[in-house]
Amino acid sequence: MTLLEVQRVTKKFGGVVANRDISFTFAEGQIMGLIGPNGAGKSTLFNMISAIFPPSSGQIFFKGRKISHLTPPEIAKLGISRTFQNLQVFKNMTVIENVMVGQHTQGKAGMLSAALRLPSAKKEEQRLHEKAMEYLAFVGLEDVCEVRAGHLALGQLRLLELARALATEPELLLLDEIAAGLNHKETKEMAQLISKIRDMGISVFVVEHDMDLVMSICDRIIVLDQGEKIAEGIPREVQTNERVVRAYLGAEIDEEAV
Ligand SMILES: Nc1ncnc2c1ncn2[C@@H]1O[C@H](COP(=O)(O)OP(=O)(O)OP(=O)(O)O)[C@@H](O)[C@H]1O
Repeated sequence: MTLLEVQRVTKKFGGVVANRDISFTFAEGQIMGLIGPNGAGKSTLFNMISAIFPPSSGQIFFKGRKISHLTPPEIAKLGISRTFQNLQVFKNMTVIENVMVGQHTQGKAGMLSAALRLPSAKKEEQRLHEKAMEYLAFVGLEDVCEVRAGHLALGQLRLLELARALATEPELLLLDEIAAGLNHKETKEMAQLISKIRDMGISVFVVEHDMDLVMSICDRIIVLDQGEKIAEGIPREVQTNERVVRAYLGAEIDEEAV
């Protein structure tokens, strides 16, 4: 089944065309990679799918429903969750509190019953706490669940973001450079976790610069360059695609010239 469909999406920021006429479909149960040199438009595409801002033109559908006009909480309720390139954890809150904050879209007790501390709200709190612990155990952070997030190392912070996104029980998980700054061992562990998440039935869309990670875990890959989709296919096809090789070589030459 098609989970996500992006139809001729363009995003302009003033004179900059960050995404130009991008179309693709994303089948359920896959890990899809989104790659491209710096400034190619990857985060812009993620930001539109997660409703941070709307497309300038074109449409986005999730399970056949148009979502390009919705708000981030509405998108989260439909089953799309994401992590951010710049970590968005609350440093003064504990690890488990950070996960529970992210679960608000799943809470079934109303604000009023929570404010009045009714038994239904207490039960709900307990349920969310148990779920949060489950996801912290899944990423390997259960031992630090009561530690303030500000005391965590970068690798642990990335795992916390992942646990928080998972705790909203999404059908589609968007990971924006989840392995940035991780060492080799941590990156390998992250790759294993992402594959496990896919095997649990959650579809995963990853923006990533680490090519080993992308090539080892993705079922399909989309390549952007200067706002345009230049290739799409299985890892082997993309790796040998001439336009892709040229786009990356061009980026390297530009970097060397700086
Ligand atoms: N909010 C914004 N306002 C103005 N321009 C923006 C905005 N967001 C992105 N851009 C521009 O759009 C283009 C694409 O940026 P984007 O961040 O989507 O690329 P990227 O592929 O995610 O890059 P990187 O790999 O460096 O994170 C860039 O030229 C960028 O400067």
